[in-house]
Amino acid sequence: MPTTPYPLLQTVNNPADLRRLPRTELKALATELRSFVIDSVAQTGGHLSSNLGTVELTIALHRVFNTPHDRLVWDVGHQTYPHKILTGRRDRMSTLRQLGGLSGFPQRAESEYDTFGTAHSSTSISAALGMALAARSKGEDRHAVAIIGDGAMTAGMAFEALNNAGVEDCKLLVVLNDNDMSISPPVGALNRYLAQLMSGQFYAKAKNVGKNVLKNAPPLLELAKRLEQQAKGMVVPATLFEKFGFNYIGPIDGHDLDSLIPTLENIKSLPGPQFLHVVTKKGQGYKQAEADPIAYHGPGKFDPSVGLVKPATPPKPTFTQVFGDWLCDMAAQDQRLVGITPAMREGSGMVEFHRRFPERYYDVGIAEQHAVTFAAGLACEGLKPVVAIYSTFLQRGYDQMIHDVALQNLPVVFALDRAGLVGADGATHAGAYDIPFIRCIPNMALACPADERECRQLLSTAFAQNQPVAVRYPRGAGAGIAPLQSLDPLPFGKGEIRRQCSHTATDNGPRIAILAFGTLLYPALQAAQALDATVVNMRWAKPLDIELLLQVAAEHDLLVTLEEGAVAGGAGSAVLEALAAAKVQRPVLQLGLPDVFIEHGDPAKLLALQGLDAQGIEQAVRMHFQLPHHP
Ligand SMILES: Cc1ncc(C[n+]2csc(CCOP(=O)(O)OP(=O)(O)O)c2C)c(N)n1
Ligand SMILES: CC(=O)[C@@H](O)[C@H](O)COP(=O)(O)O
Ligand SMILES: [Mg+2]
Repeated sequence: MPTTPYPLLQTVNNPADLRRLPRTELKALATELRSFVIDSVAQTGGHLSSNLGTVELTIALHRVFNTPHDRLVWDVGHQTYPHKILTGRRDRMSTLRQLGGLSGFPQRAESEYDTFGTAHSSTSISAALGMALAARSKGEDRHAVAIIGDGAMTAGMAFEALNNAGVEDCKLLVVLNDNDMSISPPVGALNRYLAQLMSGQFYAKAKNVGKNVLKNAPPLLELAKRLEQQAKGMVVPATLFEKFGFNYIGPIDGHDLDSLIPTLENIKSLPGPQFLHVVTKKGQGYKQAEADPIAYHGPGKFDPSVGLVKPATPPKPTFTQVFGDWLCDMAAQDQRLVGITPAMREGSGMVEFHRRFPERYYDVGIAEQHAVTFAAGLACEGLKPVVAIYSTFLQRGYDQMIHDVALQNLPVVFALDRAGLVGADGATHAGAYDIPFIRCIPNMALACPADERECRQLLSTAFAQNQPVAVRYPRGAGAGIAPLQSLDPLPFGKGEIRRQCSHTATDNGPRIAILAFGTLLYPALQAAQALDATVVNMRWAKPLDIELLLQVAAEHDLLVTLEEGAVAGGAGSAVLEALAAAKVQRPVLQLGLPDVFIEHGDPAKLLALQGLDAQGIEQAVRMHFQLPHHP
């Protein structure tokens, strides 16, 4: 727990306490809250720069709105640590993103103040509109407030919601938290538009309008009229948001409580959907984060007096780095390669590719649907697009993968990072479903590299195909099998026997074969030692290496399938389907992720809890097939 004294913060155990504080103490509260966030995240790791940007905004929202009766919906939700601290979870922040501890995102089960579970971006306006219209239909006097960042605003879903909300007379407020940053620098025309709003005469005058008008806080309708007149006086065309039917107010300083609080109080009683544009700084109040909001977007533990430091010994290369290196090497070899990221340049390992091949690099914003169909368009013209996308975020582009890529059999490579359990981000970010949801699509292929070397090789295999291929790999490092320098591929759709059980006749007990798909090959090899089992590195969830499967089935009595993905419909199911089609009957144990959401925690611990470490695999095999326990 941070040791820095927080005399004022200690007195705020819920928003009612906050609303009772003298207005003059709120700035001091903001200072303590910001300091607490820095000290706490320094000890646990987590999202920092976005949280530093919402300190004053959070205080103002809980001050003005009667939470939790009035609903706050935080988009993405990675910026809700101040919200969690002010809503009774200050003393649990030391458990952040740890097994059994606080989630890094809002969760309804965690607090009544977390009115909607978020983490995937751009859902807040839709959810808040639902809440606002529910209140209207039930005759409840309730506000719904969506707080959405400029990055999250680039997703199509946000505009679907604006389009719907703009014609509804309800108590909806959208607060755009504009810090001119996504994780990376923001991209696209919306960012340019917001910059115009902030840099042009409109902002300068609006700022004065804000100050002047708010000084004596005139009656609300008077305020509305005056804002209108003054806005007209500025000869400034209606903003995009007014075109959508919202009453647009701002931009105002999102760190200035003297602007935020009266503005929000005034907005509360204005009729119809309201849109408040606040300007904040990502990393506000911690100079290292202000200087490098990207590095401090999601840092690990650090000493706040020093800031982030490079580790003395470079950590093992991650699958992400293997991908980034491969992308650059393949781009150098093949001019047709183009790389696409939906706003995850750093997380997907594309910083170097962006630097070296800027004209072949596309960050399309938080727009996974668009990213996939954009890739299809590029492929139609003979280019070779590589879409770098987290498994969980590909869920946003699923129809596009089916309808625009697979159905037209276009050669798009999907580099699926964060496949399997991700750890600290928890259930919302788990890449648990890509094997089931990809293998059922005609023309799609899905490779499951077992280690860093195979990851590079299978990316080359995927790139060489004239059909869509996904390659899935986990967050972080793997077995540490160093990639080869070459870009040589592995054979398409082919696996290998990695270990042969030593006994052949069944008189020494049943002959067991473990069919591993991906990185669980290595715990499988460990378990196989104790079981004296064969281990097959299947490498491909689609197409299955049927020849190898049937050969192994013919030579073994019991089969085990193993994948870091949902068992339901996963690679194990593909094996069952193939055996049935070949009329081969064998007992099969399917190991993988169960039909439940798996919460945040240390990835290795989470896998062990699911029985997907060596010990768990061995125990599951012995239990299921009623084998004697190891002598
Ligand atoms: C659908 C989806 N795609 C990508 C992400 C990863 N992601 C998390 S935060 C973030 C940037 C959000 O930018 P913004 O909304 O401006 O919030 P800020 O961090 O600036 O406060 C991204 C891309 C996500 N959470 N959801
Ligand atoms: C909030 C969000 O969605 C991203 O910041 C995500 O947490 C990044 O995940 P990684 O840390 O695995 O890159
Ligand atoms: Mg932003």
